[in-house]
Amino acid sequence: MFFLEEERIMIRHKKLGYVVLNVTNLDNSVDFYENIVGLQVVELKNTIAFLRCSSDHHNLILEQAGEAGLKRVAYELEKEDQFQGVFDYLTEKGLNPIELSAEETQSLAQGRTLRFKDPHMGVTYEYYVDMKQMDSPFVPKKAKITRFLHVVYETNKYEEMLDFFTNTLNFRVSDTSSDNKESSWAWLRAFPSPYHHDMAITKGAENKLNHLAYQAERVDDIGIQVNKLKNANVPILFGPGRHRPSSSVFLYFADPDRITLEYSQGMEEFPEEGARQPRELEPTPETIDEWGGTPEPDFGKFGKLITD
Ligand SMILES: CC(C)c1ccc(C(=O)O)c(O)c1O
Ligand SMILES: [Fe+2]
Repeated sequence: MFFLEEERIMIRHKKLGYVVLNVTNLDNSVDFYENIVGLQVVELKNTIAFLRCSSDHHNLILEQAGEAGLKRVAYELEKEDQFQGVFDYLTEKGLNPIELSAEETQSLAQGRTLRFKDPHMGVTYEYYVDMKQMDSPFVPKKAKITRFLHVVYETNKYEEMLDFFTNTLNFRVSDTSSDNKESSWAWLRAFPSPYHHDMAITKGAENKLNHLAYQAERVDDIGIQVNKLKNANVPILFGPGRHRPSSSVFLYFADPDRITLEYSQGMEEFPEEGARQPRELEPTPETIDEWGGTPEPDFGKFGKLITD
């Protein structure tokens, strides 16, 4: 019997590296992401700021703009020698990737870098290798964050996005939840990155950013952050609570442009081989928060996608 080898999807992700956010007041947002979220400023140019929460040159780029929103999402590939194969694969898939010039990658302190748009929501994605590693270790603030963890979208192209990320970009579904009417959730990981989700989608009326999440080291960091937010009059949008899908303890709050941010502690991790099967979780409020909380109206409300 002759079997066609199932098409091997090329892309192997090291991690979700960073996002680029358009912000309406760069000074305010730099101060907020440094002193409230806990990142460290690496480089400040007149309209752009690079911040980190690891040894990377950046895990967040903030750009001064007229309107706030999510401009780009960047994943690091597992190995530098995979870059050309991924570029060729994305080209074969009709995604028209472009490779940045040496001058552009140098200004980003990255190695080879490509960009393309997802065909359903029009978000710009970036695959890169060899980001500059900083000489000094990242020093977390009192509430310790350890990594940039995930991006969550609301989308009216739910099925298309689920298909695209799993069958074209080699993401794996960790869990789903759906009432088979208007509410559906899918949590996906960028294979073989181990975290329960680097990206999640929820069915909605429009295409927008729901929130960005940072990993907190300990549950204490969630508690410390609650008091830091209260003392700074930063709106808490949901939590503390516990998510059933990833088992993480969570806390959501608003950034200066009212974009929802999350601290997440204790997220489930998956092995590359022999990972558990995805679960279809009950579409109940307890799946979202086992502690019985409910989000504020502004939770996930502001998050324009910059697709031009
Ligand atoms: C988008 C929602 C509220 C959500 C649900 C579950 C998890 C998780 O299991 O980690 C999240 O991180 C979420 O943001
Ligand atoms: Fe989240």
